[in-house]
Amino acid sequence: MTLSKTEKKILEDSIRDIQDFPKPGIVFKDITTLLNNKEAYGVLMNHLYQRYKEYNLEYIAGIDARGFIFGAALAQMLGIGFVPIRKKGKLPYTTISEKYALEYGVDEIEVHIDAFGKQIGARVLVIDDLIATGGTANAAATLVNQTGAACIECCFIIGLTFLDGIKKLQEKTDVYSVIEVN
Ligand SMILES: O=P(O)(O)OC[C@H]1O[C@H](OP(=O)(O)OP(=O)(O)O)[C@H](O)[C@@H]1O
Ligand SMILES: Nc1ncnc2[nH]cnc12
Repeated sequence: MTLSKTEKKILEDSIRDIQDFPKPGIVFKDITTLLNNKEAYGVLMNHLYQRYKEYNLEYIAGIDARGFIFGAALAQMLGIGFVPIRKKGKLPYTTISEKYALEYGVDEIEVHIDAFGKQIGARVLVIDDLIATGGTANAAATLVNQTGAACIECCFIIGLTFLDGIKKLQEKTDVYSVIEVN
């Protein structure tokens, strides 16, 4: 299920570039202008649903914070569970955690140890708004696999290709970006 040229343009036009945020030299991809555009948000969610409806997924794991917006909506459309992968210190039950570096700093994410149920190898899609260095998604895929579940693919709305994050992540799992930006 590929995006038509018109759909791709609707999505690309809906994402705003903010120069020097949150630090000088970073061109920040602002997806709030995609979310408040019902046509673009609709095109995106329909595309994701069409792609993943045949994957036999059991959970969507969304990365804090913007991965929650797309992940929770997609899980509901697919009729499966949603699992939040959160920044350190936010989850109340027992967690496992992973540190990582990103384009503008270092951070740590965690997941509940029992988030994907008891069954070994539960099929999980990891989703986030954007991949830059790939540090965050790499840590998320590691966490999913450490719980005993299986990260089937990492999905991003925007893939920044100039940082090689996609290439590195592909050594670990399948990767899909709806839009690629140089
Ligand atoms: O590929 P990477 O270099 O790891 O960068 C990508 C991550 O950076 C952004 O989140 P951020 O850490 O800024 O957190 P936020 O969603 O809380 O703003 C983005 O939403 C991804 O999660
Ligand atoms: N350039 C960027 N825009 C938005 N989110 C990001 N996360 C890491 N790099 C980013």
